[in-house]
Amino acid sequence: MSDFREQALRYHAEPRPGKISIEISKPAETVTDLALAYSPGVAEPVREIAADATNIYKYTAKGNLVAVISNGTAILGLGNLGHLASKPVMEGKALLFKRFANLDSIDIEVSHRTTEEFINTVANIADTFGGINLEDIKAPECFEIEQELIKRCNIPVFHDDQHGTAIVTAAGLLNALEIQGKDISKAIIVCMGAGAAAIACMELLIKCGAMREHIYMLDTKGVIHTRREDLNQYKQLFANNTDKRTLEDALAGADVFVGVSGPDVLPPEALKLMADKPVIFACSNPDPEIKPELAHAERSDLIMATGRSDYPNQVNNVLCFPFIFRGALDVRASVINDEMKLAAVQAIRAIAKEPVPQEVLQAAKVPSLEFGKAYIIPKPMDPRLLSRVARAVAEAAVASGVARIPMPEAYFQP
Ligand SMILES: NC(=O)C1=CN([C@@H]2O[C@H](COP(=O)(O)OP(=O)(O)OC[C@H]3O[C@@H](n4cnc5c(N)ncnc54)[C@H](OP(=O)(O)O)[C@@H]3O)[C@@H](O)[C@H]2O)C=CC1
Ligand SMILES: CC(=O)C(=O)O
Ligand SMILES: [Mg+2]
Repeated sequence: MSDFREQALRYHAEPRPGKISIEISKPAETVTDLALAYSPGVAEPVREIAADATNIYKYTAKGNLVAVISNGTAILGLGNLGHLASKPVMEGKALLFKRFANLDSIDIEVSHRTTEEFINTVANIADTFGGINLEDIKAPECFEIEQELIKRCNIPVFHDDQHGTAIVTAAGLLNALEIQGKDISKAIIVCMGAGAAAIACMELLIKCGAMREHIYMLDTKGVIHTRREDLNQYKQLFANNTDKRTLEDALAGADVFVGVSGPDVLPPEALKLMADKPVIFACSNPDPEIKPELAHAERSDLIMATGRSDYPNQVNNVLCFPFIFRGALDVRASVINDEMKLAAVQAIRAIAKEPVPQEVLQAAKVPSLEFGKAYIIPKPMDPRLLSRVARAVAEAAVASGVARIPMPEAYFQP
């Protein structure tokens, strides 16, 4: 067994299995404590909530609680390995919610037969939570699942692989293009993958100024074009009226490659086909579409990012989901809308252009970081993500009319 594999397995197994636990938040030592916590005291908040459901936020943990829910059909780039195998990833998301945004989070892995059964399962338990983060659910089912749950739930429902990924990709790409001296409205973009992450990333890039007709999307059968008859309704939105058919055809003269597909699908020599100063986001996890060392060996003028923590430029939804939920829950937003997503993009982007605090350099184990080709996007452990992204999101929720309470006082304290 490799050292790293052994280390990763031991990390998950010891000293106790898993990565999260539940802690109690009130005294529970004496007879008086128990009389308050349980019978008879617990009857009082029960009566208050029965009389007015919004009291649930006052007397229970709901308002700070996010469910991370998966069926294991698209676990990272590892594929459909079933709901049980997705549990380490979902516990990992819960760990990140707590570590970066102090949100309590619990993972729920659902076994189901039909899409409707999954939707009903989630809809029936949704009221317990402040928000629902859907994770690693494959396309195209993920689109219907999210849309239906948004309709049926009274709390934010957010498919992280779609929108978390899209927000971070947009923030990173806008910065990378700025460094390369390119304009997104003129950029030719190749998107490898046509699933949850791909469709959402490209839709958000279009909202940020990219041109739909400049996007070449590929699935396992090659370029998605108007003469294909095997496209689902989501892929059809990206059917390009083009003669390009292969990855190499699409890469010729392209400015950007966004990989949200699978490992090692971008041959290093194909990078030569791209325009000057290209941007390569190889975001498949754990193994990117191309290894950074191979890409850098092929060309010196590119900007390279992956989804991993162990290379520079980590384009990963961890830079978004803890903070977008923090902002949404802090103003009790009913949904996470486009205004909130675009506010998150701009807030994440801006942090990368500012001097990096010493504690971030220490956590990243690097002597310095400065906005440029090897630092296009903040590090996940940057504490400014919490204060700045959550605030921008909460303000956007209030301004767009989906907040159910005003900005909390804490946001106005120095
Ligand atoms: N860095 C990050 O933050 C994130 C990265 N990702 C990564 O993106 C990838 C996709 O995730 P997600 O969208 O949720 O999964 P989905 O299952 O929804 O979509 C996968 C897509 O990738 C396509 N694909 C798979 N293999 C290839 C290949 N060899 N060539 C071309 N296309 C291929 C599939 O094609 P077809 O439609 O033909 O089956 C499908 O369109 C994963 O590797 C995941 O780790 C996802 C979310 C966040
Ligand atoms: C990062 C992530 O959510 C994924 O790769 O699926
Ligand atoms: Mg995921």
